[in-house]
Amino acid sequence: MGSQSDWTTMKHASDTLTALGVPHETRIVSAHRTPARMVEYATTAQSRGLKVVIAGAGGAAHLPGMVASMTLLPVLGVPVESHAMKGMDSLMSIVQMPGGIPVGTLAIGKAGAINAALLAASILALNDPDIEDALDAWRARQTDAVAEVPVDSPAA
Ligand SMILES: Nc1c(C(=O)O)ncn1[C@@H]1O[C@H](COP(=O)(O)O)[C@@H](O)[C@H]1O
Repeated sequence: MGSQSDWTTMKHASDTLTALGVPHETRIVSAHRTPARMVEYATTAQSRGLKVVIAGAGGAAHLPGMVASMTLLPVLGVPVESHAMKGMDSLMSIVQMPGGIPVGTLAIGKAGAINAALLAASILALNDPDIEDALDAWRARQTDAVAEVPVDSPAA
């Protein structure tokens, strides 16, 4: 993530990966504030054994695209909700990549962070039956939870 202030959003990605039993690391790396660290992180990610990168950033969110430009790993971008523009700036700056350097862009905020983790797990599950089983169980729990909510319960 681009800043420690993104953690309240990106924690949902980390928590979801933990729930699925997916080993992962969390780092603060900024294309703007720590460009050398960002280059180091992106260019060594694959050789360190990482398989997918989830990059969350807000505002002028260049981090996901810059990381994607320096690795062949799949990069999933999470637009963190900004105060000034409610995350529309983050979304537009992540989703509008030029053709040739893709970033798989998720929704703004918590839902995007959770879905980035689920999508990363789906990618890993192609070669990992344990993660596939964990995703199956996660979906089943979600289905049960929705089915059990009475229609007249107060909105969450
Ligand atoms: N968008 C980026 C990048 C980047 O794209 O490299 N680095 C930091 N930031 C964002 O700046 C916002 C405000 O950061 P601060 O709260 O630290 O001022 C955060 O949402 C962060 O992701």
